[in-house]
Amino acid sequence: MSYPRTRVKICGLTRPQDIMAAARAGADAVGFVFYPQSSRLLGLEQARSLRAAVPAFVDVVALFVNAPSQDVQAVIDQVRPGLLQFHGDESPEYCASFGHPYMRAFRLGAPGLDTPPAVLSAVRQHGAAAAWLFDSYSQGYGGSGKTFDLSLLDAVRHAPDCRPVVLAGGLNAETVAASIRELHPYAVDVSSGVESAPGIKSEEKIEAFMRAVAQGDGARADG
Ligand SMILES: O=C(O)c1ccccc1NCC(=O)[C@H](O)[C@H](O)COP(=O)(O)O
Repeated sequence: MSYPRTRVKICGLTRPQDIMAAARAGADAVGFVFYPQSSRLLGLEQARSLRAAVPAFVDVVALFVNAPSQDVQAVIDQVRPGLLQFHGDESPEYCASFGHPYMRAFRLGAPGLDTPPAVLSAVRQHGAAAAWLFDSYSQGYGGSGKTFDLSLLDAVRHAPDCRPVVLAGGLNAETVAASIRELHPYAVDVSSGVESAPGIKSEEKIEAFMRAVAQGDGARADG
């Protein structure tokens, strides 16, 4: 399936000025990280305040790694994200238990996610997800700035029951256009590649990334 343009999620925001920079540049969604070990972690009050800075028509994605259900529910109730993102080893039952739209992330290259058939088998358990996000495998679960071998998606991308594919992992303004041309994803997701420091986004890097996404889409339209 081809899409008219590649949607963009910018993840790991911690400052209102970075939310406005992402919105001005045309990002479709901003990610709030609630993983305690992340350098981009938001507390509930900080997240509520940031949520208020998000303009209309920009979605908020709340990101968790194997979190207690009550922590997820508290964020749903108090931050009001449009989408949840589960980035650990969460079961389909756990992900669906909140009755809230969610993305399930798969960290490719991890044990059990290191061949195309294994990846296809894993994602098929999450047919209820609003999208499948594919990231690189890192000890810190995500936000690593590392890429993965796109050929690991060879079985998924041709599956008739494929959910929208979100490409993540080490993307930046220099690499994203080629990745779009190669994979034609539904969306791309970036964190490190638009930062000047962990959790501190660079307006210049955000703008360069969005221009590169448009270049990738332009090349895609040209076939
Ligand atoms: O961003 C984090 O700190 C993080 C920590 C733990 C799990 C996931 C995390 N981020 C998830 C994302 O969706 C990132 O945007 C994705 O991993 C890509 O990050 P990057 O390679 O830095 O662009």
